[in-house]
Amino acid sequence: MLVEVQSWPYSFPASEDFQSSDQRGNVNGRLLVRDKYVSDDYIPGNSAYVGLAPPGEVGSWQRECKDYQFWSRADEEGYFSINNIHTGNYNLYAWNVKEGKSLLSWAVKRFKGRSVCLLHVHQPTNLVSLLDCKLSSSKFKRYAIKAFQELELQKMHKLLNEYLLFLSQMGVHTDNSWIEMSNIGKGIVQLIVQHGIKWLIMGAGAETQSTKQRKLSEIKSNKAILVCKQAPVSCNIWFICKGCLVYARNVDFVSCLATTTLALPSPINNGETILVHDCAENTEDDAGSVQSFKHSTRSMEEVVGTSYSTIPMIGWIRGDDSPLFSQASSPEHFLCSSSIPLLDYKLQEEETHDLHNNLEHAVVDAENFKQRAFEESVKRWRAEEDAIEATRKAEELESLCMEEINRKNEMEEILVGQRLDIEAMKNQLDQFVKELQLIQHQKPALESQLREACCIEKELEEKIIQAVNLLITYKEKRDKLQMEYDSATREANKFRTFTKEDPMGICSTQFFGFSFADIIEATQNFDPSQKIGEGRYGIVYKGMLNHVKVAIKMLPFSGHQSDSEFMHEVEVLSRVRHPNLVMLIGACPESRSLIYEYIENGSLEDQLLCRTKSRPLPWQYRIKIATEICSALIFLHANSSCIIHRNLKSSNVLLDSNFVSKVGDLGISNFVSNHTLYSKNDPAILISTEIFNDGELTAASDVYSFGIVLLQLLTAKPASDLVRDVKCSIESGYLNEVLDVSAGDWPPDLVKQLAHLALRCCERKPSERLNLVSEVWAVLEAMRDSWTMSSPTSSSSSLDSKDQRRIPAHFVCPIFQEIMKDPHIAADGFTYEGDAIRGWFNSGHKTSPMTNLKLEHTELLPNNALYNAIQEWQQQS
Ligand SMILES: Nc1ncnc2c1ncn2[C@@H]1O[C@H](COP(=O)(O)OP(=O)(O)OP(=O)(O)O)[C@@H](O)[C@H]1O
Repeated sequence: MLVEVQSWPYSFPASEDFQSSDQRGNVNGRLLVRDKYVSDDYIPGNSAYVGLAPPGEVGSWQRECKDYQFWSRADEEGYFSINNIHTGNYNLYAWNVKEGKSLLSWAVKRFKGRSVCLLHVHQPTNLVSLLDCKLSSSKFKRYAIKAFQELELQKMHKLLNEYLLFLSQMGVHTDNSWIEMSNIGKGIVQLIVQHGIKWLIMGAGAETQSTKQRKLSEIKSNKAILVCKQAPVSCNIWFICKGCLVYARNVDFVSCLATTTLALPSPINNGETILVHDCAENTEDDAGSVQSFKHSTRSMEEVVGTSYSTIPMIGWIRGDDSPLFSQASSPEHFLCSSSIPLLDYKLQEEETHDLHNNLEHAVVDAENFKQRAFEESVKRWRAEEDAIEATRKAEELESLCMEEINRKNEMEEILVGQRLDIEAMKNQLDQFVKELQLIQHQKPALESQLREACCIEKELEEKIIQAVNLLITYKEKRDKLQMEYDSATREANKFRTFTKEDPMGICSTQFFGFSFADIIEATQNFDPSQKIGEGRYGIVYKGMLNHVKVAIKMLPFSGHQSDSEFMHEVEVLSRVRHPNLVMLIGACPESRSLIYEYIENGSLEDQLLCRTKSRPLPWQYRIKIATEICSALIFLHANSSCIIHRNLKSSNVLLDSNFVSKVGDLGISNFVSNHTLYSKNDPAILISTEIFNDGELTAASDVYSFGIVLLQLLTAKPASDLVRDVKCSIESGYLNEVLDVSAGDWPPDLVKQLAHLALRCCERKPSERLNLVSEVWAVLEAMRDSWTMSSPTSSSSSLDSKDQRRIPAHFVCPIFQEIMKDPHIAADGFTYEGDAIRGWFNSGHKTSPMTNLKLEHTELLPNNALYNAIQEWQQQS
């Protein structure tokens, strides 16, 4: 039974009541429930309890322990231990269990001899909702709930043991039974049904607010109403308040009172059972479960105490279902609680002494229980603290976890960035690999170029060496020329003397006669190295006369001409001058030598038969040469004396350095006898028939010979049978087969036209041959103009039009003998190709390549004016 002590508001900490508070503001100490706060019924140390409710809540003694912020048992002096209560205002409720024990005492005394059983309905605390907000870990929550439930059960058993001890002290040994159920009323009904209880005594503290109210017309407690309604009709239920029967179910209340009064003095037979049960107001209808049940039929000496938080109830079972109370008892007797103790006054006095002793033992036991309860509380608080600490750690872990997640996200972002960087580097690498592959692909070509450059470098080095050697040779030649010059001067002086004595006036022809000594000197005493070739009329040497390069033909001495005749003939021929005739510049009557200008590139025959080092003549050049020969013949034939060449053939057509053709051996037949004039293999053998036919060679003979040269220009074949072969090829339609393909791509029309022109020049009858002026020249000139001079294709040839022009001498390097690309002026005032003069200096020379004098210095100055002139000249060409 709960007894409300002086309750609210009790504000604490009251300084005089507490011993200490910790740093967190939690109060630890002892609270004294002063007299002014407690009711008259409150007895310190007598199983009293106190509860603290949060401020603002209107408390009630009907509240359960779990409803309080804190609850504790008071010690003997009325102090309550307070542990870890936060400083603040609380409502205080205090009660003791005196009323529960008085109920037990009342029941034992009234129903002496009956077997009694103490019943208890344990109402479990809804811990899940309590701990839900405090503990995040479900595992820890389970441990906490389990520990709390065990603590509650321990407390319950302590309470039951306290009641059993109390009954034991009263000399009653009884049994107890408890059930766990959230709805206490239902638990009571279940126990009644299960154990067939016939008499149930319940406390009725909740029904009476005044101790003066001794009788109730109806009960108000929900729990009591539920029990009255649902308990079996066979079960009689009495509600006791402060030692008075205030309500009864099933039987007329007045008769009950009477019955009770009558029955009380009577001893209760063994075998009857009294059940005592704890109950509390609870409106919930939750189903519960029976945890355990013990029932035994025992004597009234076995009595058990009841719970601290509930109204104790006593069940009484009788085998014969007879009313417990005697009919003789008056109702008034029950209305006053003090009337019953008076009836048993003697009995009470006898038992008081024993009870007192037992009470002292019980107090000691209670003190032990209290100590253990305190220790349990301490354990629970520590567990709670551990739980709070665990919660704090869990929160810290959650925080760390969040930080870790953030760090992980940051790392992922960095990784993404790094991945992009790697991607970019990979692309760059691919680019590099491609470039490398390209370079590797180009490497062979570059290496080849390098090799070529090395070869060119070597060639240039060799060229420089050759040039230097050449220069040395030139120097020697210059010295030699100097000597020749001196000799020529002497000869000139002699010639002057001669002209003064010359009655024929030969000197007016600017003719030079040379002595045999001159010829010997020029030919280096007919050194074989000076020999150019040999024809039917003698050996031809090259040599230098009066610093002029000449070709000296040594005629056989036939004896049919005197020196004067010889010289006259020479004089006549030397006057015949034409750009396409080899100039006769002198003679030596002593040695019967004819001196001609020296023609650099040999004969046309040598060119056609590729006897020279130069490339084959392009067909454009061949047209030009044909035109030039034609021009020379027209010149000869047009002369008033109509000079007949008599010996025109490709070996007598010479080519100068610009591939300008010059017809040589003019009038050679005048110096030799007829029997040496022709040979069997001579292409002009046909002409001999003319000679033998009429005994005279005419211009038509030269036309025939010209036709043969034209055919050789087309075919590059020997003269013999050439006319017949070309005719056959034209007739058979295979003219191309006899063409000289080394001349390039002959234009077909030009070939046909030229072949027909040549054949018509070679007609057997001289009269049928073409006229050079009217029939040949116009055709050849048109060909030359359209195909060689104006044709752009001519430039594709290695012998282009530039070669036809005379190169200004000062454009040519004295050392390399080539047109200068990088002209430089040396200290001697001469201009040289840069590489050539540097090579000269590098080979250790400190002298001028031209004068052989020592140079003041070896510095070079670029000749820009000459460079520009060369460039301009090359562009024009
Ligand atoms: N003025 C010259 N300049 C350079 N070389 C020449 C000159 N005259 C002749 N020759 C060369 O000298 C060589 C001999 O020429 P030469 O005229 O004596 O005999 P040919 O013409 O071959 O035969 P042929 O005696 O029947 O005329 C030829 O290779 C010729 O090219």
